[in-house]
Amino acid sequence: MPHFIDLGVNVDHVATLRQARRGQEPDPIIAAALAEQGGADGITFHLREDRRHIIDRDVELFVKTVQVRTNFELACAADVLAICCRVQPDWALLVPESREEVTTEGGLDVVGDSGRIADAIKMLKDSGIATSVFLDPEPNQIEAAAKLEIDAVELHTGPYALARDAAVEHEIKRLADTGKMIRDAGMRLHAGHGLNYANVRPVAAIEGMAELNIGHSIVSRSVMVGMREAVAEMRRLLDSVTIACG
Ligand SMILES: CC(=O)[C@@H](O)[C@H](O)COP(=O)(O)O
Ligand SMILES: NCC(=O)COP(=O)(O)O
Repeated sequence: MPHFIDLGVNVDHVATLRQARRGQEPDPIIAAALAEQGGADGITFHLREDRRHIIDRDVELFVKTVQVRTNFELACAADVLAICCRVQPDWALLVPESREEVTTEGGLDVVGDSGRIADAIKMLKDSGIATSVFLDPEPNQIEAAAKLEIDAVELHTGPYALARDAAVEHEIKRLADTGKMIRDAGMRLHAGHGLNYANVRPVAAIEGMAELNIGHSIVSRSVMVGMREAVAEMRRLLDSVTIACG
């Protein structure tokens, strides 16, 4: 029986549109419910330190209203960690963060910052939350993550999404090779960042890919066709890959 890839829908950029006027619409809570109706297996949201899109009120409501898995993205920052442990999402994904960045620019440096990351992981695990870290497809980072006793690694697909011509195959091989390391270490293989309707298939076809977290491209498509349909289109795409791969 082929494993159908879990689709995590990141609704951050519904909140970006709301925050453009500091108002109440569009509401990411409603977007999450529509994403579920479209076939999302999880809802992902990133409570950044600068609250540029998702705000504290949103995370309080996501955990009370989302019927599928909740995936709380956060930096290793004390205040956001405390909020995450209090609201109790199903999953927490640790990501690097800087105020100057337009979006996430790279993976966590587990090799260079293992102490702070391990402390954050312990806090989250002690709260009963499944843990994951966002990493570049670098073998040394995967090896370091395997020592953290976490549940998953989410591979950063940004370099793949930006690659052109011969570089595309190179980036897919990086993802496939480090993906095997992640699975061999007994962790779930996740991936995300910059994935869209045109580039997602080769990543979905990577052996053992358990979950893809996709946000900006789905939210962009939802502006034209609605959230439920935008998610359903991505769902159909992923399922077609699973069926083709058998
Ligand atoms: C880690 C990642 O790639 C995204 O999940 C993250 O949320 C991107 O940050 P923005 O949503 O602020 O673009
Ligand atoms: N962790 C990746 C994610 O949640 C969505 O990233 P993007 O599709 O908005 O680039």
